[in-house]
Amino acid sequence: MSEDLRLAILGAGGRMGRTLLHLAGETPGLRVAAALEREGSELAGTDAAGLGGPPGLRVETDAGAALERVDAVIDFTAPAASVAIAALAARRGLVHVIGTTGCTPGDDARIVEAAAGARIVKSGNMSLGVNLLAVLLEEAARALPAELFDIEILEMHHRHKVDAPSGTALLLGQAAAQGRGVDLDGTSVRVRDGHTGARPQGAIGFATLRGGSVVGEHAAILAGEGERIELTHRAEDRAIFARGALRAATWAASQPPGLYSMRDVLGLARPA
Ligand SMILES: NC(=O)C1=CN([C@@H]2O[C@H](COP(=O)(O)OP(=O)(O)OC[C@H]3O[C@@H](n4cnc5c(N)ncnc54)[C@H](OP(=O)(O)O)[C@@H]3O)[C@@H](O)[C@H]2O)C=CC1
Ligand SMILES: O=C(O)C1=N[C@H](C(=O)O)C[C@H](O)C1
Repeated sequence: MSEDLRLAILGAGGRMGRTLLHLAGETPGLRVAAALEREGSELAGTDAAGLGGPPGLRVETDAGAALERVDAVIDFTAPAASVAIAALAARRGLVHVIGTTGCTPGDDARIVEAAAGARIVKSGNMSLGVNLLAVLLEEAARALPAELFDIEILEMHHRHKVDAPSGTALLLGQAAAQGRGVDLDGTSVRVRDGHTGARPQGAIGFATLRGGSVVGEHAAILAGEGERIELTHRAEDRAIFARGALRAATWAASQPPGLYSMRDVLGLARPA
């Protein structure tokens, strides 16, 4: 009989951290072995049961020490924390599932370096629904020429979200750019204000809404003359992201070191 995969949940006190602690405890084959928060957190030393974790497990702040006794880290925190943990995970060949969004190109370059030693799954959205939506959008963008259809990505999230556009919006933008065979950085219009002039042909536009308790809503709009296609996803519960992350940890445990996406995990990757 194989042993349970030992997990560390980083950012254990956060919205996603609490959801993960709860769901990991219900998932066969997984065991929460560490609940981590940042240095100075008022949660340090408290029982993880208060966050939905296993009773008797104390919230820790020394990630280096905790990572000595786990197989995988699940991380929905902040870019600086994810970059630092990726380097630690690389030294020990651990699985590192990164849900954190808002990483800069520099952060991403350091995560790519860490993937030489760690098995990293990183995605702006861990849900099955959004990753399928990205595949559909890629196909739609491939089929509908830029001269005839404009692509806009609209997102709305709760008032606490700190990064924009959302990781999911950027993931969808990448899928649209891939379908069109263009580079997203060269075609994206991430904000509009004032006298912007007419829409450049082929642009992939983004619009961001923030408010209330919205878990996450995304729409990819393909707008042509006289018709419009809208591909929409509405997250109703953070459990969809947590389940995806737990599935990614189990999947990555049997992969060689490298950087993987949720499309790899879910078997949705397009054959090369
Ligand atoms: N990919 C996906 O499917 C999803 C991604 N996300 C992303 O996950 C991230 C977190 O989201 P959410 O849970 O809503 O945010 P929260 O702010 O609720 O939680 C983040 C947690 O991480 C902690 N934290 C910050 N820095 C560190 C550190 N250095 N070490 C340990 N813990 C740390 C925070 O502590 P403190 O409060 O003390 O700073 C907090 O407890 C965001 O980037 C969000 O966009 C969210 C949902 C789904
Ligand atoms: O911060 C959030 O809450 C979410 N963040 C991710 C993103 O940036 O897309 C995923 C999800 O939409 C919730």
